[in-house]
Amino acid sequence: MDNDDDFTFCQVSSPADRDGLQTDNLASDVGRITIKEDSSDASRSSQNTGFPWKDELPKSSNSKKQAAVGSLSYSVVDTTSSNPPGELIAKGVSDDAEKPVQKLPEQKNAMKKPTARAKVPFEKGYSPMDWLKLTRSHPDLAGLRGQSNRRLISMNEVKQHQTEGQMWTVLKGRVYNLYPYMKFHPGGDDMLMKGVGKDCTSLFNKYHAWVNAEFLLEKCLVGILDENQ
Ligand code: HEM
Repeated sequence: MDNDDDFTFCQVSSPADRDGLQTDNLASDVGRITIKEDSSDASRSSQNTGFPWKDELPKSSNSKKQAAVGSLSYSVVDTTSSNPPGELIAKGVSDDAEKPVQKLPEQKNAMKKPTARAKVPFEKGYSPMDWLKLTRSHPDLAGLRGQSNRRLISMNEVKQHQTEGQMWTVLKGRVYNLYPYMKFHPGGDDMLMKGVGKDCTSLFNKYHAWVNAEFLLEKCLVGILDENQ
């Protein structure tokens, strides 16, 4: 199968590289937090619902929090002076403890609304699973009638195949007959029609560069584009 070498890569940076995070600093700041077990305060736990931070302290006390899990009640005390809450984390990521931490431009854009996807509901019998079944059972989806699918095909010949049964396109240097796939295309047949008779690689990449077309259209391969003509 063509997709045997289809891998996804991701870059994993070393912990020290990530957002300039200074793990040593963090460790020293965390070291200044103390968790004290306070069994004399256990009566508090019976009043809450078992959700530790539901038991809010008065607003004035922002460096000490108390909570209870089961029979254990505990206090978390921030001993790093009278800084406002959140300062502890900010210190950990900043190289210079004096400077306030500023938001990076990428962080501001992180909440951008995603563009709406234009997926079309499948007609009964045209799901991706149905397409898979068809590609496994149909003897000649490409319409080759015994011809080789390694043949070199000119762009001119591609343009001539825009009729029912033969709707050719070029995708990444290969020529496919899109006709059998039309009703199975999740973006709709009207969208797929935009690629017929031409090289649809840039349109394809614009909408879904991640789609494995070599696998999906394996049985629709008609030939290889002849770049010299
Ligand atoms: C030529 C072979 C093509 C194949 C094999 C193919 C395949 C697919 C597949 C598998 C999906 C579903 C993607 C997903 O679930 O994430 C999809 C969606 C879609 N396709 Fe295609 N496509 C092709 C060409 C095109 C072309 C030429 C266009 C535009 C002119 C197009 C427009 C779309 C759109 C708008 C969607 C729905 C939006 C989305 O899923 O994000 N496709 N296509």
